[in-house]
Amino acid sequence: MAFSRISHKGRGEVRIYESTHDLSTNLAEYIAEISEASVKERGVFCVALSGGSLISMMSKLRDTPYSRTVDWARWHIFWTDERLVSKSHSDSNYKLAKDVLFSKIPVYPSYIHSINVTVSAEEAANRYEYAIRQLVRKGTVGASRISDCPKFDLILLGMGPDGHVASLFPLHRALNEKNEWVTFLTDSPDPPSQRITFTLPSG
Ligand SMILES: O=C(O)[C@H](O)[C@@H](O)[C@H](O)[C@H](O)COP(=O)(O)O
Repeated sequence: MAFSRISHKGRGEVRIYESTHDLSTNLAEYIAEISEASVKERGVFCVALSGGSLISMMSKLRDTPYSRTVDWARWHIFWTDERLVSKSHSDSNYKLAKDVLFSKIPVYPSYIHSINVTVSAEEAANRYEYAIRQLVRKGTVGASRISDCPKFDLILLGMGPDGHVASLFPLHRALNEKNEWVTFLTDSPDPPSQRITFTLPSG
């Protein structure tokens, strides 16, 4: 499968695939490899998802060999960002991942760490950060060695046409948040306006 690889002096690499088919095939393989390595090293795999087309690109994980070989019972699923809409709304990142993936694979319901969307955006962000802090304390989610930030085994992010990742939009005040791990927006440039999002790492 042809792809171009661009390395960045030990800071990771960019892989460019010729088709979405090639990209999704390689994405499934990549996720399965990281899941296996994380389970071997830490006993769990903590993955944070966003929204957009990325989630449907993960659909190959439902098929063989992954349906049989991935240790789904060790997966903890998080969201980098969520829109404050009901969990059955078409804008919900939770619904997107549920429909495409975790309604079809045997993950533990209690390991699906979704956002409470029945409270204000600020409260939802506070509660999500609190939940993650508990899981860092228990050692389920790893912690950075240079700061107290959580260190997920894998964070999967799409990028919007304006360059936004998660719900971190260019020039938005959420980009300057240095203390909170999770913050909220009530004025997202893209609808829906109310969202919560992971912040940028401080360390
Ligand atoms: O909440 C959002 O603003 C979007 O879901 C965002 O997080 C998404 O990842 C990008 O917009 C890329 O989306 P596409 O992959 O569909 O282009």
